[in-house]
Amino acid sequence: MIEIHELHKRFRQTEAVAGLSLSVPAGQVTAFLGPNGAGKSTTIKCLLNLHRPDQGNITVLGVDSRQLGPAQFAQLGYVSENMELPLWMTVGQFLDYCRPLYPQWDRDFERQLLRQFDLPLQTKLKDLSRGMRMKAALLSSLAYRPKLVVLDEPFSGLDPLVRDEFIRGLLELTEQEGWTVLVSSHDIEEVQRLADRIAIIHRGKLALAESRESLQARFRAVEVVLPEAVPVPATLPAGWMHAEQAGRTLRFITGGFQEEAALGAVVRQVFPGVQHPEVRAMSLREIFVSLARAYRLEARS
Ligand SMILES: Nc1ncnc2c1ncn2[C@@H]1O[C@H](COP(=O)(O)OP(=O)(O)OP(=O)(O)O)[C@@H](O)[C@H]1O
Repeated sequence: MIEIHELHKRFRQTEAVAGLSLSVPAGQVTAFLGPNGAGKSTTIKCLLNLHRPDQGNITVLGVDSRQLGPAQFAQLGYVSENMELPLWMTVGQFLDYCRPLYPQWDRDFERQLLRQFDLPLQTKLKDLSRGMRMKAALLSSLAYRPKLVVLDEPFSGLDPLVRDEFIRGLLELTEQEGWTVLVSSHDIEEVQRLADRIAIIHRGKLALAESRESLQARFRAVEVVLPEAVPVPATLPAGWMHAEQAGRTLRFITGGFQEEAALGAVVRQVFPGVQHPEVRAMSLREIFVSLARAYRLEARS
């Protein structure tokens, strides 16, 4: 659905995107994660032709992003946290305004979304809470049943309850409609329930892109109790991250886990005499934090 190849975008001194390549497959929800300033919004704006790339190519719905026209925008829903809405309009007026812009606008689906989002038709957008306004924006971008939905930090500023409702609504809809969704965030907790795939951007480059399942399958937190006489070698196996020793206990994270027996064999090779290491699965948030730490350490070295 989206193919980004070697994208570069610079704003004066700032290299916002520095050679990013990413595929967003059809029918899946891809979470686009990265710390503040990593280049998520810039990438999204480039793919929607709101920014012109300095270098690289992007294909969206089979078309070069620089050639996107009404036919593609009619199949594309975009909601961003900074979206400007006509605040003087009521929800009803806003929908009346949007409807004619999209030939395939679905009135029944609009009504379903209105009920689902519990939006008051008579209230002016300026009098809605931030969360309700985001829901109105989302409704206006979904009611024409786009094939591709791009959400740029849609949850920021929403309180936990509204965020939860919003995510639940979106989850139901993406399952029901089989949409392709790209959703950016700097917090994995916000998107982990939604995402089939995780893509992480760091300093304008893609650091990782894979299915949520495979990411969670290959990461483990490991704890080893060392026998008294066994020293900790100066260098540990390459895949062991963030090794920390407290007394005789050594903790580390591995991103290359396959099975406990194989990991146990490597641990015993490094630390002869060690019994079974304690191996624990990690939450996506823990994985994200340990990766972010690793990227930061890498950038410093
Ligand atoms: N229009 C602009 N003019 C100048 N610098 C910009 C502009 N847009 C983005 N930048 C800079 O480019 C870098 C990447 O910004 P971007 O908004 O893409 O990051 P982000 O990952 O979306 O961050 P956040 O999570 O904080 O929204 C930042 O250093 C930002 O200050």
